[in-house]
Amino acid sequence: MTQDIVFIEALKVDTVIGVYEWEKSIQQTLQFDVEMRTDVRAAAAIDDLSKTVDYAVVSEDIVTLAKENQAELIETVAEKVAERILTTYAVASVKITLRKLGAVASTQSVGVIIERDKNEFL
Ligand SMILES: Nc1nc2c(c(=O)[nH]1)N=C([C@H](O)[C@@H](O)CO)CN2
Repeated sequence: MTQDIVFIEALKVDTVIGVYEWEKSIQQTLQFDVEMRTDVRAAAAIDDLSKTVDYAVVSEDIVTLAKENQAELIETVAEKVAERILTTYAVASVKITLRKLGAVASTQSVGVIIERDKNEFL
């Protein structure tokens, strides 16, 4: 399998997220780091964006998904983003680090890290 990665770092999205009642009427900030395993050699060979994964398009997709899905758990959001990426783009596997900023006192962030393969969604 290729070792190439297209990544997105520190993508911030304000959305409704949280388990508790008081969280359902406010916006909080989620921050995504996304690593997408994909072979970039074909794109590099002919210098063509259409032959690779467009990180700008994926970033927009994540923002839309995170705003539309007003989940309780950040795990739910991370899973939905992983599924979207693996079922929509030419990505063999994805690693998502999802941070919820300012959610817990005395921390910078809390969050989850998940890794998923395309095989899981075939
Ligand atoms: N593993 C998780 N733990 C907690 C979550 C979560 O989404 N995943 N969420 C909360 C609350 O919504 C918290 O952010 C508010 O203080 C608590 N634990």
